[in-house]
Amino acid sequence: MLFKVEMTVNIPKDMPAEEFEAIKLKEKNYAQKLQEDGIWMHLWRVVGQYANVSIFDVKDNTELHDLLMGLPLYPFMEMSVTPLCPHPSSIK
Ligand SMILES: O=C(O)CC1=CCC(=O)O1
Repeated sequence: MLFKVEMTVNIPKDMPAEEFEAIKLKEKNYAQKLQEDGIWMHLWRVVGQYANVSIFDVKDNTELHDLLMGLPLYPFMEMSVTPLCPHPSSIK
């Protein structure tokens, strides 16, 4: 099942820089493993925002839910999830 997920990151202004760098590194490792596994299919930066648009290919809603809840930056994110299905005019 394909989902579009929009994530906006809101880091508290008082978070120490070292803590922020450590969470970002964990997030990167987590995201890159899922990309290598073919689950996190697209990861795009939204220009001018600390936000991304991503496409996930998962077995079901529960897999996506668990995966999103596991994001190290999850406590600092606003998230919007949209299920996708094939467009009838798509040639792919
Ligand atoms: O920077 C972001 O948009 C949040 C994020 C998702 C995966 C990652 O590595 O950073």
